[in-house]
Formats: sequence, C-alpha cells, structure tokens
Amino acid sequence: MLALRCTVRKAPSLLARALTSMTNGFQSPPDMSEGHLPIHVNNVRSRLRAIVGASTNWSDHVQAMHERKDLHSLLAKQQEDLPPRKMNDSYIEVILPLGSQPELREKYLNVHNSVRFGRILEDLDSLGVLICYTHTKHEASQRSPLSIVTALVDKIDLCKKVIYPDCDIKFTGNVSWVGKTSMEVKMHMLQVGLHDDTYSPVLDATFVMVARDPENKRSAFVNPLIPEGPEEEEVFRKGELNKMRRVDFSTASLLKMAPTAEERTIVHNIFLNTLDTRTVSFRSRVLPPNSVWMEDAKLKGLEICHPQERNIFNRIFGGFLMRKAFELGWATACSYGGSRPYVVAVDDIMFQRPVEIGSLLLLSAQVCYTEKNYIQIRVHSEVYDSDTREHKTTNVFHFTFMSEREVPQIVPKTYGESMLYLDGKRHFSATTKETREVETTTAAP
Ligand SMILES: CCCCCCCCCC(=O)SCCNC(=O)CCNC(=O)[C@H](O)C(C)(C)COP(=O)(O)OP(=O)(O)OC[C@H]1O[C@@H](n2cnc3c(N)ncnc32)[C@H](O)[C@@H]1OP(=O)(O)O
Repeated sequence: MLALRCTVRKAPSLLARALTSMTNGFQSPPDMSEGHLPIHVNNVRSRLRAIVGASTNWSDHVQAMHERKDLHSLLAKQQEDLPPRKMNDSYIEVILPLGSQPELREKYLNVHNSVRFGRILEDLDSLGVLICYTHTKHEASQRSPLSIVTALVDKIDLCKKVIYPDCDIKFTGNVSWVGKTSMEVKMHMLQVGLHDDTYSPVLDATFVMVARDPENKRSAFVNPLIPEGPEEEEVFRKGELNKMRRVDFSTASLLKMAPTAEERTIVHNIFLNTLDTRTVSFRSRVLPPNSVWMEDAKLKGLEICHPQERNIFNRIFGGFLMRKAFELGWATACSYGGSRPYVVAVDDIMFQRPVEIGSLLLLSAQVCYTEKNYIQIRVHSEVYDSDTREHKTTNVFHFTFMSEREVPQIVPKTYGESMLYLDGKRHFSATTKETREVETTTAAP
C-alpha cells in the first residue's frame, strides 16, 4: 500500500520544491492544514476506479463500460471550453511506507534485499494517471468522461545509489506541460535514509499521457495549463521542447532514414573488424576477442494476459507491461554481463497500441549496445493472434543497465542488427551524462 497525499493548495513554487528535494532531500512535512489528504495506494487504484466507474469484478466489466457511454455528453467540444489549470492543481504526493508498514515489504522486495524496480514502474504509472485526472477534474461530475492512458515513458533517470526495502519512499508529481489532448507529467521519487529522516532523491520520471473519450476510442481535449512565474514557464517551455525533440527523434528513426555518415563509418568499422583475414571474403566473419554476436544475446518470454492485470479500461495495465519488460531486460543484462546489473535509465517506452485481455504477449529482449560496463537493452513486445496468425507490435522498451564489471562488446552481423546497434547507441547517448556517472544503484527487478 502506498499512502497518498493529495494537495490542492497553492504551493509557493513546484520547481523550487523539486529542486529542494533533489539537492537537500525533501524536508518540509506535508501541511495538513492546507488540504493534504493522506491515502494508501490501494486507495490510489480504488480512487482511479471510482473516477472512471470501473468494475471491481471482471464479470461486470461490459456493463461498466456500457455505463461510461453516457459520459460522452460531458466531453468538451474544444479545449477553450475547459477551465485552465495551474501546475499546483495537479500536484500530488504519495508515500510508500516501507519503513513504518513492514507488511508492505514483501511485494517490493527482491533477492538482493533491495526494492523491485518493476514495482516502482507500476506505481509511477498509476500515479501519473491519477495526476492527470486531478488536472482534468470535472467539477460538475464525480465521474470523469476521460479515459487517460499512458502513451510514452519519455525518461526515467536514477540518481540514488541504494533503494532500501525498509525505508519510507515518497513520490511527488504534477502535470508539467499540456497539448490539446496529451499531458506531460513529471514525477520524482525520494527515500528517507537509514539513519536520518530526510528524503533524498532516487529518480526523476517524465511520462506522457493521452486523454481519450469515455470508450477509449478517440482523443479528447484536456484543460489548458497556465504556468505561473518564470520557473513554471521554464518547465512548460521544456515540455514544448520535449515534444519537438520527440518528433525529431522519430523523424530521424533508422526505420525511416539512413544512418548518418558517422554512424555508417561505425558500422563499417565493426564489419571490417570481423572479417577473416585468412580468406578474402565478405562472408567469412570471425568474432573478435571478448565479444558476443548480437544474435546470441537475447531472451524471450511469453505472458498470457489474464483479467487480473487489467487496468481501469479493461485493457492490460501499462505498469504491468513495463514490469514484465523490465524484468526480462534485467535478466538479459544479467546473463550477458555475468554479474548483477543495475538500472540507470529508462527511456522512450512507447505504448503503440493497447493490449487486450486474453492476448498472448510475446516479449523479446536484446542486448543492442555495450560500452565499458554499460548494457543497452531493447525489449520488443507484440501480441499474437492465434486465429489470424498475425503479430502486432504493442510496445518498445529501452533500458540502460550498468554491470559491476566491464562487459563483452556486442557485435552485429547483419544490416538489421547494425541498425539495432545504432539505435541502441542513440538511446544510450540520450541518457544524461550525469546519470551515467552514477556509480551504482540497487534498483534491480
Ligand atoms: C485498476 C488498477 C490499474 C490502475 C492503473 C490505471 C492506469 C491506467 C494506465 C494504463 O494502463 S494505459 C495502458 C497502456 N497504454 C496503452 O495501452 C496505450 C496504447 N496506445 C494507444 O492507445 C495509442 O497509441 C495512443 C492513444 C497513445 C495514441 O493514439 P493516436 O496515435 O491515435 O493518437 P493521436 O494521433 O490522436 O494523438 C493524440 C495525442 O497523443 C499524442 N501522442 C500520441 N502518441 C504519442 C507518443 N508516443 N508520445 C507522445 N505523445 C503522443 C499526440 O501528440 C496527440 O497529442 P496532442 O493532441 O496534445 O497534440
């Protein structure tokens, strides 16, 4: 259970608060007099269910979705019809009291006596959605006409050496940028130390959520966001830049465009480095010392998508997909590097299409780039329709791990693998330098 503190008060500055938490630890206790209402994580999910009118029993889900059709009339015809919101309006604090409520620990504990990062991904996803519902709160109705789904995990940067399984954790977050139907959410995770009560930062996360109509069929307008003061204007401007950066990154995708001249040289040098000098042949390839062919560095998994893992819209919960992909990615990094890997960054997890209940979900994790003791992993997930025998991609996940020791170099053999390598290199370079300088974290699955 997480305990959640939800605030509607006017905080002096969200950025200042975030900065304080990132530099000095989150020191100010929640101000109960100004509207902080602590609740538990079970209540986060039950609150989400209440907001959309989701069924608690699978047998009622058709009826529950049917009832949501009536909410169509509450949708705004244009964004301008919705009242603007401030960043403070969606600010939420969540406490995961691992220290004070030992009964919570088992769910979060891994074999290395630290916190399962996959569980944190689930909590961030639920929190991100609740933040967006708080931003778009419909004053006239308890039920929201919006179906808010996770479109993208833009970035998660870890900056903490240790995530303790027995110390309280706090999540904070708010909507940081708004488009017409999409919202960027920034969240922070902090943890108290073993020997003091101050919170210090663990990670920063940026998600993009998209609002859809009550039946989750079409996009729907969300309340505009008005930044207050220069700090919030800067946060908002960064949100705008993030959107442009994502468009640029997608335009330059190796699935659409040829690699740059520099990248072509990298690929050709790898090719030359694998030629058999004894035979004058393009075909004879020899693995260089301390290297692994890319085709030998993958793991696959299968999930049957049971109703238990459904979200409030009766599709598979995005956090569950992330946890499963992360754990397969971690296992791949573990078997590749031969020692315990630590996650240092997650970026660009795109939720391309929803996963239906009952789907067969095929996960495929691949080491696609290595550098010193870093391992870049790509996890591809697709649903398989046994009737039509069709495969459809649902998600692509990118995880950066750091191993305890230097790892062998990954070597692509085919052109397709070379593109995977370059894509992995691009994602690796996109993770911040500061993140990569972090010596170690204990965020394991
Ligand atoms: C009960 C316990 C559980 C409680 C947990 C509750 C949490 C629930 C959260 C979830 O679990 S959601 C499940 C995981 N996510 C999904 O299944 C989403 C799957 N993907 C989709 O359904 C569509 O791809 C998506 C709705 C995200 C986008 O559809 P479209 O590409 O048709 O969208 P469209 O072109 O209409 O664009 C709509 C907006 O989305 C934006 N957008 C679309 N794809 C994006 C992307 N990849 N990154 C950033 N923004 C994106 C786009 O820019 C635009 O923003 P603006 O209107 O503000 O300009």
